[in-house]
Amino acid sequence: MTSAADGSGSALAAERISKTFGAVRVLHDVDLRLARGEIRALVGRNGCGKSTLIKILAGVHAPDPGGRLALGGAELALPLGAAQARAHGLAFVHQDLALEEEASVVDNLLVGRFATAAGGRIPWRRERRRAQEALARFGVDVDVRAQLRSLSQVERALVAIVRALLELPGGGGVLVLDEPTAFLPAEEVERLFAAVRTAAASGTAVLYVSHRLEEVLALASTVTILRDGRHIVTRSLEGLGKEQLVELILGQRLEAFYPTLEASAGAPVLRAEGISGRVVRDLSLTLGGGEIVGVTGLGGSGFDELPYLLAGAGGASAGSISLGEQRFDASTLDPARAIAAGIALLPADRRRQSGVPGLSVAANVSLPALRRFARAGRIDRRAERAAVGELIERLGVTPPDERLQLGQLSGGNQQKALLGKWLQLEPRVLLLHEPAQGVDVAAKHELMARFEQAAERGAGVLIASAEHEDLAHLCHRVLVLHGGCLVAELSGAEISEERIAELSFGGLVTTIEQEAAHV
Ligand SMILES: Nc1ncnc2c1ncn2[C@@H]1O[C@H](COP(=O)(O)OP(=O)(O)OP(=O)(O)O)[C@@H](O)[C@H]1O
Repeated sequence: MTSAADGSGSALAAERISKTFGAVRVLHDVDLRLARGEIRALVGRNGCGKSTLIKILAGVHAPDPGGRLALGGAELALPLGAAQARAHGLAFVHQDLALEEEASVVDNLLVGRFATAAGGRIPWRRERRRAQEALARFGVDVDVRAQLRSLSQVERALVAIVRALLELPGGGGVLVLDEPTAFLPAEEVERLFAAVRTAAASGTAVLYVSHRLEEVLALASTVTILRDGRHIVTRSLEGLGKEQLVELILGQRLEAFYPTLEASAGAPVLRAEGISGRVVRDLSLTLGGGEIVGVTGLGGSGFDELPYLLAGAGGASAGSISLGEQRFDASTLDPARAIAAGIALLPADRRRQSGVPGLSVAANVSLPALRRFARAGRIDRRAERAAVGELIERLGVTPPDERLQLGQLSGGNQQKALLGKWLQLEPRVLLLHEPAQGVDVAAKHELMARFEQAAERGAGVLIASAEHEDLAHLCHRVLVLHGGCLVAELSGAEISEERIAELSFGGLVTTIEQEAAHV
């Protein structure tokens, strides 16, 4: 890069970035330029190459030879080392936030950056003040002495963002946000965006990766679209609606964002009574065969604990769960017995709870169905691979190669494969926690059609999610929790995105009123 026109005046200028894994080229001569203070969205279908591009910037992957990179006008040699990326003003917030749960906020913010006084001592009081001021600068009202684990999800995300911003040179650098909002309800996302806007206003360029297109439209001013590893367009978002954005991402129109709800609720397949857990308190519910029930609430309301309690994976302290004639004490139910009884759970945390990234797709998907491939005491690997190959192809996993490690698939494709792992068992009860996270707009339509098909086949489907729009389109009933208790239930025509949001917040009022009545 030799002139300003080549990007020497930009916060970031990457040119002709390519990447080949094995024999497959997944990025083709991609250019990316960001101006100071610009908020750019990077979007595209699952597997289009967004994470690969970001990992090249983060120094995780070496690109193919031939590309160029400049940061703040300084040309850097590729491949970049991770320390170099940081030293030149690139900071990253990934979906898992990478925070230390057992440490305080100040430790999380300043670890590795503590000032030392004479004798190598850390001047704690001054450092705490420094951390508190940094949070305040970005409008974050959290006590720096608090333990991280006591913070809400949005507060954690805010701490991760402020920590990244502290790595940047004052009023400069590039902040890369890789789906940091995956688990946040829309209302809480706004707090996070306010901090990002403050950073951009002081000159930091922001690259924001997300499949949540409403958020892209709300936060970013410009967008770069990748398709099949190629740069398709970079343009202003002004005047662009969601439908047009989707058309640019897919290269064609998407006729419908959601499948039509054909299944109808039949006799109960699951009855839960008096379930209590860490947050959930004395909750009872019934799930009909063919019924899709949504469970939602604000962060900390306990809605996201429920699927785990029902699957014997969440440490229930009380309650019972019945499936037909079978009755289980919730506190002694374990995942193996739950699976044997026909309960399948797809957890939200793909890397830690749902799949094993270092094992093949075949091993991950066949795990709960291994018995099917047992021949004379051994696993028939060929039959296993053939069955998984056929299944993932049917589910639209790309590439449909069961020999790849799960972690080599893009995030959205991992999610499709892991859903297949449970659908093949034809469960009576399908429990899902944030099933559409990290899934692109077209794949989400396909996934939701699979839930709908499972319900049509007679399964009871429970979806715990903060995505109110998805619940509104997909569910026969929506339950709203607050403070661990069921505070509202919507069904049929009563269900709308607005009503769900209202009740999620209104639950707060209802519970306070209930508690006041008890005093
Ligand atoms: N370590 C790896 N080895 C082999 N192939 C890989 C590896 N990492 C990524 N890929 C492949 O590169 C392509 C791009 O994946 P990438 O993760 O960059 O997509 P993405 O746009 O971030 O997708 P998503 O939205 O699903 O996260 C995919 O086909 C993926 O399978």
